[in-house]
Amino acid sequence: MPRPIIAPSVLASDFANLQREITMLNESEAHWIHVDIMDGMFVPNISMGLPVVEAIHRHAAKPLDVHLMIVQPERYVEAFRAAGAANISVHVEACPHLHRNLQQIKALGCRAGVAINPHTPVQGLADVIGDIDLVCVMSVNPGFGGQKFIEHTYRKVQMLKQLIVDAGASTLIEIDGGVNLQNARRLLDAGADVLVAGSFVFQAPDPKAVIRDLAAV
Ligand SMILES: O=C(CO)[C@H](O)[C@H](O)COP(=O)(O)O
Ligand SMILES: [Fe+2]
Repeated sequence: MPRPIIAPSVLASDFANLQREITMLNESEAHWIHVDIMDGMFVPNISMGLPVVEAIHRHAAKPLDVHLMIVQPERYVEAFRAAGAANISVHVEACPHLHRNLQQIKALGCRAGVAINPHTPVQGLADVIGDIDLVCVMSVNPGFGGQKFIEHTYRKVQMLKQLIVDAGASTLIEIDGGVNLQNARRLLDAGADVLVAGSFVFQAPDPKAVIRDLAAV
C-alpha cells in the first residue's frame, strides 16, 4: 500500500519560535511543509506573507506546499515561487481563468494545485483535471486552523478519485483541515494521497511522534 505524503501546516506552529519548529519538521518524517497564506479578503483571516515564507524556506529541508487563500492569486504566484514554493495551490473559487492560472504555475516549475472549498463540487474540475498536479480538498471552511473535520469529505474524495481515474490523470488528492489519527485511514482508503495536519501535530506533546504515526497509518 503506498504511504501517504504528510504535510504539517505551520499555521498551528509557534510563530515566535519558527526556526525551532522548522528544525523539528526537518528532523521528522514529514514530506512537505504546508504554508497557509490568508489575505483577509478571500478568507476572514490574515496569516503570513512573503517574507515569512522566505524565512521558512531558508531553514526548510523539505518542499514548501503553499496554499494561497487569496483573491486574484495570479498576481502573486511568481513572488511565492521566488520565495521558495515548490507547490502552489490556488482556490478554484478565486480563479475565473483557472486553466490559465494552472499553466502560469507550471511554467514557473511548481506543482500546480487547486484547492476547493467544502461547498464546491468536484465535478467542476472535470475539464481541467489533466492539468492539475494536486487537488487540495478543504475538509473545513478555510481561514482558521483547529476546526472540526467535515464528514462529507470522505464521499467527496471518493468522487474526486473516480474523476481522476476516469480521466487517466495522475493528480494527487490532498486533504486539508481537521485531519487526525481518527480520520486518516478512512481518508486514505477513499483515495487521499496527502494529509495536511496543523493543530493535531503542533498541539501534541510530541509532534514528531504524531507525524510518524500519521505516516504509518
Ligand atoms: O488551510 C488551512 C485552514 O484554512 C489549514 O491548512 C488547515 O486548517 C490545517 O489546520 P488544522 O489541521 O488545524 O485544521
Ligand atoms: Fe491549508
